[in-house]
Amino acid sequence: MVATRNLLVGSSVWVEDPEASWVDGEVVEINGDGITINCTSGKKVVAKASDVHPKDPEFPTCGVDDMTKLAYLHEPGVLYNLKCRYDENEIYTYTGNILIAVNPFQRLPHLYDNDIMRQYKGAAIGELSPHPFAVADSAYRQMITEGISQAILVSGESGAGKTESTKMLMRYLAYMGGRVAAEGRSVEQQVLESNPVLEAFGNAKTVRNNNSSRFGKFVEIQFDQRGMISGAAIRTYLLERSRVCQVSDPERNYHCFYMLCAAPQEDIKKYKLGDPRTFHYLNQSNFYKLDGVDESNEYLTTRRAMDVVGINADEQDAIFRVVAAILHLGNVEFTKGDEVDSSIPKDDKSWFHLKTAAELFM
Ligand SMILES: Nc1ncnc2c1ncn2[C@@H]1O[C@H](COP(=O)(O)OP(=O)(O)OP(=O)(O)O)[C@@H](O)[C@H]1O
Repeated sequence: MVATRNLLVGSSVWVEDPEASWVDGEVVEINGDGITINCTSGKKVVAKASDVHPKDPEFPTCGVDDMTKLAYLHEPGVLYNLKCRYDENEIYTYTGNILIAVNPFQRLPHLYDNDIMRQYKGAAIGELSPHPFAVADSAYRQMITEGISQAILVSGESGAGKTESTKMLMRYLAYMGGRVAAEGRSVEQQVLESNPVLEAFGNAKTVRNNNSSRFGKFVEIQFDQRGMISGAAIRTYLLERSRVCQVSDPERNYHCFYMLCAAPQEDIKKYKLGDPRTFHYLNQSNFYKLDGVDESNEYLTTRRAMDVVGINADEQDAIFRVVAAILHLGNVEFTKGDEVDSSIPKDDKSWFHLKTAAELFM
């Protein structure tokens, strides 16, 4: 507000625009509360002083890596900085010790390889480009030097990239706290392999995100005095349970249902499954296949991840029996029974699914 009062003819400014959110321009006339601006888009607009924000004429073309360096920390300034960086393939930006990630919607493996992890080890925040590894490293160092538990909060709207960013943070912490000589199922492997398991049962395709987590989670990684991972716990919150029975087009139910329908023949027979199109809980939506995802492969990956996490074969079987039984239950249709207020399965098909569900539930 103070800044807008200081506007002069010739000042560079940002003004709200119904299409582009904000456009920049130059003040050409000030008439009381009305400011006339020649926009770089070619438009001439008259706006209220409160809707006009000053623009830094010396703003560097590729933006700044920490928003606290911006001359004006207002909405158009922040958004423009993020856009300039994004155009240069810089998806991470700091605001002090907060890291802002802009979803690149493409794989950027060079940003996350092991060499990069090595570079961030021990580097102070701000020394290297903004990165989730730097945030994880800073939390790890503070835990070691101060002996106090640290928390990293990851927030954003659906599809913003929270799950991917969290995986990077976990990977880095597992790298720092992992034992080089660990054999078999180390805790850090278990920490990392918990992700595919949680995603199989708690993620689904929504309109905004093909791999949307339909639950919240608190991941706790414990370290010993030497900074080595000694244990881990994951608490999940508020799974969207309604999705199991009701799916709207073009979304999908939880990934585990489609994976199980693509399991090896032996499992398909055991669970009496088949084409996902034949199950009511899946065929309410016409969307079955995710681009670039091979469900049978996902099933095997999930099984392997369950092994690593420590879910034994019997427990895995019990879990998948429940998943299959749910699909069968969804296919049971009812009709009126002979007794008052009673109902019975409608036909042989419904009886089959009901009996199969009962067998699977044991
Ligand atoms: N850093 C990244 N590199 C490459 N792709 C990314 C990155 N972050 C996000 N994505 C892409 O965007 C998709 C959505 O991201 P993600 O699942 O992390 O969002 P989210 O914030 O966890 O969403 P939700 O709240 O719906 O679970 C990912 O499946 C991936 O395709």
